[in-house]
Amino acid sequence: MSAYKDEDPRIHGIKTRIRVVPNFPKPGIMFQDITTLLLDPKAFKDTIDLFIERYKGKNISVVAGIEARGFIFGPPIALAIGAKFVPLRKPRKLPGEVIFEEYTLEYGKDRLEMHVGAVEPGEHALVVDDLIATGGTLCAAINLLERVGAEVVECACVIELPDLQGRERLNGTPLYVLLESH
Ligand SMILES: O=P(O)(O)OC[C@H]1O[C@H](OP(=O)(O)OP(=O)(O)O)[C@H](O)[C@@H]1O
Ligand SMILES: Nc1ncnc2[nH]cnc12
Repeated sequence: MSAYKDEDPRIHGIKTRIRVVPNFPKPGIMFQDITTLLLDPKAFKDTIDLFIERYKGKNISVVAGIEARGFIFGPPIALAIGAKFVPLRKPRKLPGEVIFEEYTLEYGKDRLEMHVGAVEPGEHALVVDDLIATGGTLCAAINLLERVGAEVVECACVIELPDLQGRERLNGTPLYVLLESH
């Protein structure tokens, strides 16, 4: 599912604000830089509004945002839909007891951690990040939430790199994106 297929007029403006940087952080990677989107308040607001319109009234109690760029998009969505925000962090950042999942990236290896007790069994969760590439990060996030008994209603990203087929690693969890980049 993706907003660009509905041809929402706001999508074009959002897409033009994302800078593509070749060979960052490694040769061969076309880096999708969302910091340029944040410089345009209209395009940034349109991005957040598209997610709010989709998730308002859907009984979501938790928005889980993935460090670092999911921390930019997740909190305004959580506030607007009346959900709590739970940060899923890189190793050794959270001070309390954590559970963790390891995963591989388009350009390396990493681990996501979540505070024990932040999410209760039976809660309905939305996972938010800026981008899905191989899907390893979102898969780790889904696993963390499901291990504590939450239901992941959907994952939401601004950008999908469909050539990397990350969507197929989500084991049937729905994914909603605003735009694709090839
Ligand atoms: O679908 P995947 O192949 O798992 O890749 C997607 C992830 O990669 C990027 O984060 P990155 O790990 O570069 O961390 P950062 O946001 O801290 O820069 C991006 O923000 C996603 O979280
Ligand atoms: N091509 C890419 N651009 C930005 N973030 C990424 N994370 C993984 N692949 C990426």
